[in-house]
Amino acid sequence: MKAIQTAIPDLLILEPKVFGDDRGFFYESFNRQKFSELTGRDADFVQDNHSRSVKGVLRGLHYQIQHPQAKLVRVVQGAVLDVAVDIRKSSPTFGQHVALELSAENKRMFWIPEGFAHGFVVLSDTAEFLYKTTDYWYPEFERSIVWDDPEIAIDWQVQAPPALSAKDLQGKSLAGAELFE
Ligand SMILES: Cc1cn([C@H]2C[C@H](O)[C@@H](COP(=O)(O)OP(=O)(O)O[C@H]3O[C@H](C)C(=O)[C@H](O)[C@H]3O)O2)c(=O)[nH]c1=O
Repeated sequence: MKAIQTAIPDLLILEPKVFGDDRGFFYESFNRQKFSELTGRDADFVQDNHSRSVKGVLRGLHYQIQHPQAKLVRVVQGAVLDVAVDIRKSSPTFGQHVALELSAENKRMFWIPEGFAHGFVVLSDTAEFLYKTTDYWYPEFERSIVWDDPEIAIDWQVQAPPALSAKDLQGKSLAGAELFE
C-alpha cells in the first residue's frame, strides 16, 4: 500500500499492492497498521457501507455537520468520478476540491477526513461503491451541498444532467450551507 498526495494535503489516494496470479488477484483492502502509518490516523471505523448505482447517478455532496464522518472509499465494480470538497472555513484550501477516478480496475482508495463534503458520479453502466466511516450515520445531522455549485465548479465529466435523489436536488450552495470552522 502506498499513499499518493493530492492538491489538498489531508486528502490521500491509497494504492494497494495487488498480487496477481493465474487464479486472479489478491490485495489487502484495509490494514489498520499500514493505514495508520500512511495517514497518521488510527482510524476506528464503525460502519462499512455498500451502494450500487447505475450510469449517470450522482450521490452527494454529503457530510454530517455533527458527528462528522471520515471516509475510506473505493469501487469494486465499474468506475466513478469521486469528489471531496474542503468545507472547513479556516482551511487555506476552503472551497477547493479533489476529483479522481476510482474503479475496479485501478483499485485506488480515497481517504477523506472529517471536514469534507463527498460525492461521486457513476461513469460506467453500473458501479458498486464500498466505504468505511469513522462515525455512525445520523440523518438529523446530514447536510447536502448542491453538485453544480459554480463557486466550487466541479467538472463531473458527464454530458447529460445526472440523476439525483430528492435530497440532493435540494442541496445548498457552499455560501448557504452550514460549514465546519
Ligand atoms: C448514508 C446511509 C443511508 N442509509 C439509508 C437511508 C436511505 O433509506 C438509504 C439511502 O440513503 P442515501 O440516499 O442518503 O444514500 P447516499 O445518497 O448513497 O448517501 C451517501 O452518499 C454519499 C456518497 C456519502 O458520502 C455518504 O456516505 C452518504 O450520504 O440508505 C442508512 O441506513 N445508513 C447510512 O449510513
